[in-house]
Amino acid sequence: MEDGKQILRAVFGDSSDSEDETCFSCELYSLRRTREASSWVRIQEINGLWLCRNFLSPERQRSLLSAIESEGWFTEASHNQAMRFGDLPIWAIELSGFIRKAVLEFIGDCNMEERPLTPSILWREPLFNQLIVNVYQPGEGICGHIDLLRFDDGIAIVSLESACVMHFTQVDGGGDCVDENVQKLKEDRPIQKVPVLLSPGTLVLMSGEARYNWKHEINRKQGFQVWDGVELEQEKRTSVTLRKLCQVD
Ligand SMILES: O=C(O)CCC(=O)C(=O)O
Ligand SMILES: [Fe+2]
Repeated sequence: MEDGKQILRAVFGDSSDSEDETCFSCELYSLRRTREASSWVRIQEINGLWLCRNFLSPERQRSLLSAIESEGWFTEASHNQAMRFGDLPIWAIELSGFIRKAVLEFIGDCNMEERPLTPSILWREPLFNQLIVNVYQPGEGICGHIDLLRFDDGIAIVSLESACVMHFTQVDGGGDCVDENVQKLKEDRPIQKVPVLLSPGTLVLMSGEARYNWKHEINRKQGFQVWDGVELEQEKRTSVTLRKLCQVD
């Protein structure tokens, strides 16, 4: 485990264990972070599915939302999705760095065999080069899908604003990819359905089986957003998805 800490120190410099650690020079991320507040959860039923709850503090969530707003992508009500390939906005690059750093810190601190990302994903450069921001009004969600195979393994989603339940459904053999945002996978036989609560500021990491053999879906129609027997209150929700395009040689 010391190795992980040493790597972390080498890459990001020394960091204290105090609550007042300041990370990233960028003004978006110059807010102080509370390291203790975030907690990693491995979803037992699904290999390769990890959550980091409170990955972003409320202040950081606000900073991220205002950086997204400043892009001017969602000035019209009809606009609910923005995609970027290649050079990502500075705030998305910073967010990617923050994800890498959080994983490294966790690896350095824990004794677990399983890790949120394999070293080959964690150390690839860039970690991510494709971005989607989705904005959902109450009642709107996303159909069950596996992300397109032109994206590499290791996908991150940061969930903002409204809490929601994302359902994962196991798929026979993984299936082919279809349009990630609109169509359902055909002819697949659900084996198991696992609900996962995404509170605001949660990071989702999907790799391996979670990325290739499970569909993910957010159904925000009445009756589907139930957690602990209580229907969640819905507000506008924003999510940031980060992925890496597969290399074409
Ligand atoms: O909004 C979300 O949390 C999920 C987004 C997603 O799955 C995607 O863009 O592929
Ligand atoms: Fe997806």
